[in-house]
Amino acid sequence: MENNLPVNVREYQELAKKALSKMHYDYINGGAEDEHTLRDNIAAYGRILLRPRVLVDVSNIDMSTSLLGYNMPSPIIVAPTGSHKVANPEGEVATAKAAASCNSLMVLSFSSNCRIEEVAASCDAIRFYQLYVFKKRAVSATLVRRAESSGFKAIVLTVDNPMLGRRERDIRNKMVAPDKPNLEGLISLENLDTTDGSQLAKYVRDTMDPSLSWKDVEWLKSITSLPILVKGILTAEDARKAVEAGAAGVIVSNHGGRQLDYAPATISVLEEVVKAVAGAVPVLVDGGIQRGTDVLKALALGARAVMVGRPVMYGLAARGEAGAKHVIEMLNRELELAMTLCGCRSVAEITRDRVQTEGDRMRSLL
Ligand SMILES: Cc1cc2nc3c(=O)[nH]c(=O)nc-3n(C[C@H](O)[C@H](O)[C@H](O)COP(=O)(O)O)c2cc1C
Ligand SMILES: CCCCCCCCCCC(=O)C(=O)O
Repeated sequence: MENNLPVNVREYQELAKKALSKMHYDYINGGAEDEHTLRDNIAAYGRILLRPRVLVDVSNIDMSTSLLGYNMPSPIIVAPTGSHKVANPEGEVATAKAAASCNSLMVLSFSSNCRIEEVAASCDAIRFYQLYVFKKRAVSATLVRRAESSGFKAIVLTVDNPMLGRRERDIRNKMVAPDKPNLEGLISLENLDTTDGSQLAKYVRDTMDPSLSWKDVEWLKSITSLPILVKGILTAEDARKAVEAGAAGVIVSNHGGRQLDYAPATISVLEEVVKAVAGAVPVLVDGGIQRGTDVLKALALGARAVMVGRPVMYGLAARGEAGAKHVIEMLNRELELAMTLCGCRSVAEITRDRVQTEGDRMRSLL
């Protein structure tokens, strides 16, 4: 195996499928209901073509960028995904080490299987913390305080999860909620029966606050001095509201197709959000990114950075920390090559004219 490493994310996905139980592979890989959005997140990248420029001196490619004042060697960030111990017994500590060894920023999920403090102590890196707002606000406030004192640099507030999307694979598999040591002593995890199928759906229904609204972003601002990025924005209207509410960044995300099925593919609404935000704050995007060319397309359409979820989990499931690291490295190398072949020497040179969208093609016919 070690002599015959996967050469792309899809091969890691196949290895992950072999390595995991059906219940755990389905939890990672699956989406909501018909899984239309899950598929379209990927397919929409296939509908965007590249417009390379040639005879540019591309002997030096600089992929570096910055986010909220932090320098990053590449615009690829590890998205917050829960329950890494379903992929590997080392859990988020392995992922954090993989990200740190690539100097990549990682967003730690509130639903990690490793404690916040354990992840922070495992290696030095810039990390952000992802938060859901619980009915019991004190639980969220405690998690924020622990993230702050563990050196996390920003809060990513996920807002597309007032109820869990209907993930039919999890329902069928009666998905068992993995341990959540961060929540010990904060929230009771008893009575997680599976009469409705997935324990996760019941857990979210019992504990998360569906009344969450824009005023709660103000509440969050009042309890932390960390910058807040709002994750789960899909429209220009909400992007403007996020900026008005004081967000330090907007993340275009449909939760990897796991929440509202038939929500648009994220790459198809990125430009609308970027225009609405008008440079006030950085815009990030996630969902369906599996190739360096996908990253280039997202940057050309205005993203400051991208986040990858499943690909890193597949790497972790297939080969532990080494696999997660290899996935990040592969995506970085693919981006470098895509920039080279498109004639972009820096991320600043990845401009709108490097891509041709379906909309561009339709307009050119008018
Ligand atoms: C297994 C799994 C768990 C996830 N858990 C979280 C989570 O705890 N918090 C969150 O904000 N998003 C979560 N997400 C969504 C990701 O942050 C991200 O939006 C999505 O995975 C991006 O799509 P991709 O997997 O195609 O890269 C999860 C996604 C997956 C696949
Ligand atoms: C025993 C507590 C289990 C808590 C699990 C909550 C699942 C939240 C959903 C994570 C997520 O965003 C996703 O899977 O997607």
